[in-house]
Amino acid sequence: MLNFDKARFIKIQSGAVAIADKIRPLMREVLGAGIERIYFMGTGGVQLLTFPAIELAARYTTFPVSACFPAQVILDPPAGLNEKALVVMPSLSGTTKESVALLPFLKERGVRLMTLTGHADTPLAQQADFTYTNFAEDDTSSESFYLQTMIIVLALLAETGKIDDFDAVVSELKTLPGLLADAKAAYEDDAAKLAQSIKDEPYHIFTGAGAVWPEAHYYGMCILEEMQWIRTRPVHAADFFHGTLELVEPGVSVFLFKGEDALRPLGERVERFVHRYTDKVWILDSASAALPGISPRVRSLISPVVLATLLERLSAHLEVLRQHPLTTRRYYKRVEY
Ligand SMILES: N[C@@H]1[C@@H](O)[C@H](O)[C@@H](COP(=O)(O)O)O[C@@H]1O
Repeated sequence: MLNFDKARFIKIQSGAVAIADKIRPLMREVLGAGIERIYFMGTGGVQLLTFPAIELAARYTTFPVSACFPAQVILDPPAGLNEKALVVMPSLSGTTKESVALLPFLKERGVRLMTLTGHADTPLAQQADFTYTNFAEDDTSSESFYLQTMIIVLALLAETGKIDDFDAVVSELKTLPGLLADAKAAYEDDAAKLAQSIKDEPYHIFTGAGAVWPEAHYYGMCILEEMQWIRTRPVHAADFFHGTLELVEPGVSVFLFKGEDALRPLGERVERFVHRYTDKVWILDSASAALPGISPRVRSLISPVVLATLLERLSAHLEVLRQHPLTTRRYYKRVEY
């Protein structure tokens, strides 16, 4: 595989799943201390990676689990942001300024803060009530944060009696890192071909529904826009028919992500439509990954993890073919804003 270190990948994703060993007692403790709601507050793309976990919570419980933009919270905080709230703040760098700016604000209000970072020697890791650090980089952080936030919500559901298979799910997840590496290897040739096909494409529509919708949004915004400077339009598959469909015509590129949860039919509806009007339809389907030993129940949860893993292969080829390193930025954390 091009520019891929299998041992490093497996170590990082195993480190993400290992949060399971710590999170049940922690969740028990915070619930016992009177926590009545959870907010995920990541800045930018990392927050998108929490959305499948938030949807998972909504499917099983009325316990409030929601998402807020840190930069918005400072200006206009939600009513429940007080000592009954737990804020979970993911940040790979641990230094993103909008998130760091929230720290004193949360402290003043007596909010409990749990951070998930890639580096222990950072403000977000050091100034939290609880922290979990799992080293990752841009090429591995998506799966890592999807898995960690999903396990946090599974722990909430388990500790509030909404699910009884936490241990069974976690034991399947522990096998996942190696399976994901195999899925990358199986996808490598297709990734190289897809990169060749789209390398000069100036614009893509990205769509999907359910747990894979945030990945469509993330891949468009954080990889193609930020790291390749390619224009994208992420749109939820349910909204596709309420505006964006009018832009589809021969030559327009549409990426459709398909997952394995109950919302798969929304993606299939887009699929039936776009094939009629453009020749450039690229479908990424988590169901195409083999993942031996993973149950349908767990597969439905990890569809975005699988797609992130396959898409990293596409990015690896794109940066080489386009001679545009994924690390090049004009403005992001380079100029003042
Ligand atoms: N496109 C990037 C994301 O990929 C990143 O997640 C986010 C926050 O960075 P961090 O996770 O370091 O807080 O910044 C930008 O939005």
